[in-house]
Amino acid sequence: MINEPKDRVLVALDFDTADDALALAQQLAGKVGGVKVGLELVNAAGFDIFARLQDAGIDRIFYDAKFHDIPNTVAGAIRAATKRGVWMVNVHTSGGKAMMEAARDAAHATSETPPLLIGVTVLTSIDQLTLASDLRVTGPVSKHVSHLAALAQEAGLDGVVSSPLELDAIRATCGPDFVTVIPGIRPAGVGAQDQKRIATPATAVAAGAHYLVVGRAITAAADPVAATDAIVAEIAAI
Ligand SMILES: O=C(O)c1cc(=O)[nH]c(=O)n1[C@@H]1O[C@H](COP(=O)(O)O)[C@@H](O)[C@H]1O
Repeated sequence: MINEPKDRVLVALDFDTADDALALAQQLAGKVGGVKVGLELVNAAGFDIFARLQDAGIDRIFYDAKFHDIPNTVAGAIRAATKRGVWMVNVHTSGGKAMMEAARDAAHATSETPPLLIGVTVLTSIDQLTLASDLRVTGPVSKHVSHLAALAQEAGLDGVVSSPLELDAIRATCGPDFVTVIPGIRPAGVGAQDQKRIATPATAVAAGAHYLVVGRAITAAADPVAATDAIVAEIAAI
C-alpha cells in the first residue's frame, strides 16, 4: 500500500467548490497517495464529488466523515459510504466500542474490499489544557489517545487518526502495523493556525506515521505543486 514516499501524503481538499477541489486533485495526481474529502467540501459541493473525483481517475479517496452517532445510524452511514467506493473513511472513537464494531461490521458486510476504517482519537486542535478544561479528561493527551487507539483496535478498526506527538504511544499500545493517519502537519515556516499538536512531515514520518494528512501547507501555498514536491522530498530524505 505504501511503496514510495509520495504514497504517504494525503492532501485535504478543504475547498468550497467542486471545481477547486477537482483542479487541485488533478494537478497532484501521481504526486500524492490520495485525497481527503471532508466536511467543508462535501457540504459545499454535494456527494457527487466522490463520483466526479473517481471519474477523473482519482481512486484513493479518504472520506473524512468523522461519524459519531448511535451504532445503528453509524452502520447505515458506513454502508452508504462504502457503496461510494471510498478507500478510507473515519468515525470518532469517542462514539464507543459498540459504535466502532457496528461500523466495521457494516463495511465488511457491504463490500469484499471495504474501505480502511479509521478512528479519530483526540483532535489535533485540542491541547492538554483544553482536553482537561473543556472535555474533563485528565492526564496526558498521549495516554487518552492510546486508550482510544486500543479501543479502536479491539473493535476491529484498521487504524487511528492522531497528532504526530502520540505516534510512539500508539505503536507501543497497538503495534507497528496499526495504521496511523496523521494531520497537524506543518513544514518548517508554516504557521500552526488552529492546530495545537503539530510536527514537520519528516518528524512525523520518522516517528512512524503511515499517512500524513496535509491541508493548508499545500492548498494555501503560492505554488501547491512545489509545496507538495517539497513535502515528498522531505520525507524521502529520512
Ligand atoms: O480526521 C482528520 O483528517 C483530522 C483530524 C484531526 O484531529 N485534525 C485534523 O486537522 N484533521 C483534518 O486534517 C486536515 C488538516 O488541515 P491543515 O491543518 O490545513 O493541514 C483538515 O482537513 C482536518 O479536518
